Amino acid sequence: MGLGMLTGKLVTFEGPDGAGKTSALNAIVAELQPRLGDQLVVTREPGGNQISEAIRQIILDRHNTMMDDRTEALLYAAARRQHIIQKILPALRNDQLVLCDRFIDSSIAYQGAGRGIGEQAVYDMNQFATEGLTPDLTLYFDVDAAVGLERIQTHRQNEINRLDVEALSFHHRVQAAYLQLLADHPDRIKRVDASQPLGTVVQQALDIMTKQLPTYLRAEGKSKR
Ligand SMILES: Nc1ncnc2c1ncn2[C@@H]1O[C@H](COP(=O)(O)OP(=O)(O)OP(=O)(O)O)[C@@H](O)[C@H]1O
Ligand SMILES: Cc1cn([C@H]2C[C@H](O)[C@@H](COP(=O)(O)O)O2)c(=O)[nH]c1=O
Repeated sequence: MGLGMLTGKLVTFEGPDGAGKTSALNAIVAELQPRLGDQLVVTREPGGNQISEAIRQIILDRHNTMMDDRTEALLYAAARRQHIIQKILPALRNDQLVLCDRFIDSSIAYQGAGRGIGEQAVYDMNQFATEGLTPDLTLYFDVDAAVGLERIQTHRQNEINRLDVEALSFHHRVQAAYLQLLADHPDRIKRVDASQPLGTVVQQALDIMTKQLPTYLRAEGKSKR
């Protein structure tokens, strides 16, 4: 069976809360959209379609204090499955470049390490959801967990979700797991120094993408490979 012929590319944006992934992604889209047009697909997890966005509301609702850790892990995986089926796979079959704000590495870091379920257990459970679909490139926005949380507290008070309000020790476990993933997958995961000013972060991310995906991004003004 398998996933079939995937000619597109999947690039995921990962990092601790407040690392600046979404800000950088928006700037990168503004840069690439004129060149790539419809070939560019921008999405996020949990979310990216109606069902997964509904699951997102449940997971991130700060009133859902009773949620069990494994329920949380399963909900993220369920949202991911629907996202893959409805949006990511069709785009990858259609030769498109998919930029996704968070993916499976978030589950490994947050549920596996942050919640203490275990990275391998969460990875294994997600294989059922993804059927092995792995990003072609992951940008890891590297910033100290405390700095990320401070950015959110200062600028994004209205969007603070159920995971943002976890203890600093939780966010340190998440960060440590990400750094382990970075060490374990040097070919797929590339580090962006997210402690720098946003413009510098965006340029570093674009440079990495251009180097890793030359057929999409190196041609001057051309959208097709
Ligand atoms: N390089 C940067 N330097 C300083 N502040 C930044 C930088 N990048 C983003 N910010 C600010 O930090 C806050 C969090 O940024 P953003 O929402 O992009 O982070 P994120 O990684 O997507 O967070 P989350 O995963 O929690 O959604 C925003 O207020 C944003 O303006
Ligand atoms: C995909 C995914 C996400 N999370 C966490 C990480 C964040 O705290 C929220 C998502 O909010 P954001 O503002 O869109 O970053 O959910 C997680 O714990 N596990 C996951 O698989």
